[in-house]
Amino acid sequence: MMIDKRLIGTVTDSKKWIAVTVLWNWVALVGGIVSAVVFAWVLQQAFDGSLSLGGGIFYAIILIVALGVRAFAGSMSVKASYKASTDVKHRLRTLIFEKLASMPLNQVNQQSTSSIIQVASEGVEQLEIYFGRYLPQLFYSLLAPLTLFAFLVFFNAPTALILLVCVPLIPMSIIAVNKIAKKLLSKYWAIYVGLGSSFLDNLQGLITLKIYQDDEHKSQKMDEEAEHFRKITMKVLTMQLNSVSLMDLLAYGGAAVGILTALLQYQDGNLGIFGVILFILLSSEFFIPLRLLGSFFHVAMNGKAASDKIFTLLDTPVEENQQAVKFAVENAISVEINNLHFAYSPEKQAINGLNLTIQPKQLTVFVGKSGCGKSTLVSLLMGFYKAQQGKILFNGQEIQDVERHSFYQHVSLVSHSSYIFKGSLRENMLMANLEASDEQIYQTLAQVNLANFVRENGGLDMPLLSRGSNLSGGQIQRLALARALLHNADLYIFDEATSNIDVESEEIILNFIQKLKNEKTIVMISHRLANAVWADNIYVLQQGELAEQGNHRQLMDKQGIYAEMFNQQQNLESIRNGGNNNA
Ligand SMILES: Nc1ncnc2c1ncn2[C@@H]1O[C@H](COP(=O)(O)OP(=O)(O)OP(=O)(O)O)[C@@H](O)[C@H]1O
Repeated sequence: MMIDKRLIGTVTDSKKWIAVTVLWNWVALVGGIVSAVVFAWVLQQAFDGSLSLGGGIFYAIILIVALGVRAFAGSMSVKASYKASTDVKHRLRTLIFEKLASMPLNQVNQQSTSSIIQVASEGVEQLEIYFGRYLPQLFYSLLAPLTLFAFLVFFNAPTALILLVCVPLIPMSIIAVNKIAKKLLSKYWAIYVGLGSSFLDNLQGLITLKIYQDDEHKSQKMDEEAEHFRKITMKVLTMQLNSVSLMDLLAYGGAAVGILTALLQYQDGNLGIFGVILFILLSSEFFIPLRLLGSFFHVAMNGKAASDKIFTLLDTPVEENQQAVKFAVENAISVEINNLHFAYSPEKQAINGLNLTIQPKQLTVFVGKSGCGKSTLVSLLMGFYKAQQGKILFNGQEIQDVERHSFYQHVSLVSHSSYIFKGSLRENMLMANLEASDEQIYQTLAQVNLANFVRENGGLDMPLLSRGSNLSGGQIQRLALARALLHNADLYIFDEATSNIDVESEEIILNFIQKLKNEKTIVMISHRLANAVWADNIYVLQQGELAEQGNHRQLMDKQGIYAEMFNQQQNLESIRNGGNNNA
């Protein structure tokens, strides 16, 4: 409970520095004992009237040296304690990141972003105190009373023994408080994480809240949550304050009992003036280290509660197939979907027994009414979710049997929410192909009519803001397409890649997709059926099932759902165009 072996084992380098910190603290204690001895000795000589000037100077020099050693050792222990904790943040954050990176995407999807942010930031921060302050202090608090006892027992055994016996009262009080604290702290963390999650959600949706003027209402709800958090924080602080008062009482009470015993021993003639002064000076040293330990204890335990959450994440078994093999792509990718079932919740199937084939080097388009399962199918094809039943075979291989790196080398997605990172345009492009030269990047940018725009705006070093917020919607989508092209995959999936963008960008992207289909396997999802006219094969989905299939001509002849949807959209567009013409 007080020492978490696993936590220490995780940051192995810190063990050495914890030992060094304890050693310097111990040296400081020895310095303190020597100075107390000298001080007591001088006082006794002065009391006896036997202190000479030469002796006084001699003792003063020893006292100064002992105090100097104490101060030096104290500062060295601070440095060593810093070293014990310096690696903790880096190591734990690396482990968290590596764990998330090692998970297949369907598993990463299950993690809560805000909880990870909180655990990896504040949780890890508090663990610094656990390593740098709490653990060295824990070992030193065991060593200090034993050292003092071993020294003082020669002067008066009963007093030394009473002091030693009183020492465990402090850890006993810490253990008792910890019992109450544990429940309270885990409740505190749960409320803290919940508040963080609401905050992140409201921050991300702030513009929507403002538009609907719902910010006031959300702010009230946040106030309520914050008030709840304040209350639990106050409870934690009260508990900490009470336990500090209790420890003060025990520490100074214990020292007082020791001093009283020493005085009684003096009265009985069992102890001289020198011994009494020594006990008066040193008895508090028995308790101070443990008292200090108590003050680090609560922050350390808070960090420990966070570490439990970190280990829960680190212990999540990665659902990756250890026997996964390389993706066998020689020429092109074909996809076979067999009896595929997927449901977000048991009540309703989003994909319901789908059977179909995506031919290599062809353009396959999925269409269907809103909510029919198009995006879910994309997520299943990309491995963001795992099907509950059935198979998706890429060139005969299932996604979970293929090494993830190798899979995403050959399969790429351009969605309506492609992510642009803060950094230069070059950095954003290079993530698709680290070896690409500037010339290659410009070539791909030229394919989507972005090369001139980039040249005019600072070249490949052009700074981009997070989510590409200094670009237009159409430019973001064209950049995302250029990045995907640089990746040179064999199967491209376009999920509403041209929705909500300008007509010119839409034209550029669609023309390019048509050219690309002779070289690559292309899957496209589009709510606009005019985009499906050139497809080699169109699949019409309805409530997660395959309703119709064929090319545009065949489906129009069939006069089914597709033809109805197509005609509806055409009518709408001609009304709109007519409206525009009239205007
Ligand atoms: N994350 C989710 N959790 C629960 N249900 C979901 C989730 N995403 C989608 N669904 C449900 O699954 C079904 C299929 O949704 P999906 O997003 O795949 O449809 P879609 O055809 O892409 O629709 P649209 O054209 O409107 O984007 C819908 O009934 C939808 O309500």
